[in-house]
Amino acid sequence: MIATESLSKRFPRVTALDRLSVDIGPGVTGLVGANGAGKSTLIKILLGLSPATEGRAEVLGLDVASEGAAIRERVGYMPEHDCLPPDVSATEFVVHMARMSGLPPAAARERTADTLRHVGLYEERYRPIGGYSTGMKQRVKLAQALVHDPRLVFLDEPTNGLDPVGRDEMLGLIRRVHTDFGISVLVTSHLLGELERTCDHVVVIDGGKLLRSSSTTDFTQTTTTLAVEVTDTDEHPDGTRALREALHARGVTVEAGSGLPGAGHILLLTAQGEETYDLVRDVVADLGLGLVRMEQRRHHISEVFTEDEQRKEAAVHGS
Ligand SMILES: Nc1ncnc2c1ncn2[C@@H]1O[C@H](COP(=O)(O)OP(=O)(O)OP(=O)(O)O)[C@@H](O)[C@H]1O
Repeated sequence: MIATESLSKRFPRVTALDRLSVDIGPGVTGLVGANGAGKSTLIKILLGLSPATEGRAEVLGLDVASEGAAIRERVGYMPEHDCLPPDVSATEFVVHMARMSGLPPAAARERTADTLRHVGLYEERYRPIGGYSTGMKQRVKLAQALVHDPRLVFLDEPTNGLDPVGRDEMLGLIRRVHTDFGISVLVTSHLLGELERTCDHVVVIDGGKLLRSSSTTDFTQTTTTLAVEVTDTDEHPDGTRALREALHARGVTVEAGSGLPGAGHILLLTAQGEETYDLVRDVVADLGLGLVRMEQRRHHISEVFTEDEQRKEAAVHGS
């Protein structure tokens, strides 16, 4: 869907993109980075609205430097900042945008009604936008990006300014843009956590450079660490300790657990494939304990990001 090769954008005092090479396939992709990381700059280059200083990029196989108009016909764009006229209704505005994209009047009206219904704005569609809440305005911006039935949409910080409920609703809506209509999505955010639930793929940029590009499941890949929690019994008033000792006797290394400073009632151990599961289950049964849970520990994207940040900090401070 999108490919960039050594893409750079230099402003007189700042390098917004620095030799960025990335490939983005179909589905929902999150573009994550702190404020000023270069997300909006990349989107503007990909839409052919702003020329790159160096390098090249293609969107849907079209060259951003020479085929910007063709790209904008096929790609929807939801800008970051409020850009809506206050005096017109959502219907008037979205019909206007549909007409600008080349739809004939009847089709524009029909698509507008469908799209506004999809984003949950049907009831309020004839009221002037000036009286809308932030969440409603974000939905109008999303509707105008979708109205011409693009193959791909760029959504720049669509959850900005929303409360937690509004964020969740918007993220659900974004997911459905792909599942219901098959439209691929590139969505930017400075909040990593929200993209973990919404995106198939995550691209992290920082200071205009690519930090990481991988599928969300790779980011959150399960480790081989097993977390086990058991109940206590009369025979074993500290069930966790009993389990730890019994596992230790069978050669299983327990990394943390009851009896260790700072550890709770969870045992963490390294799984060596299926056998470890079976062994833990058998040992728990032999001891007569109740198994509360046994699960693989997962990494969250934020942990990965924090590790990257920490490495960067360490490099900056030379430690
Ligand atoms: N037209 C411009 N002239 C000069 N500098 C610019 C211009 N546009 C962006 N920049 C700078 O380029 C860098 C990247 O900006 P960009 O807007 O792409 O970041 P971003 O990741 O989208 O962050 P935000 O979410 O805060 O917009 C920033 O340092 C910004 O100040």
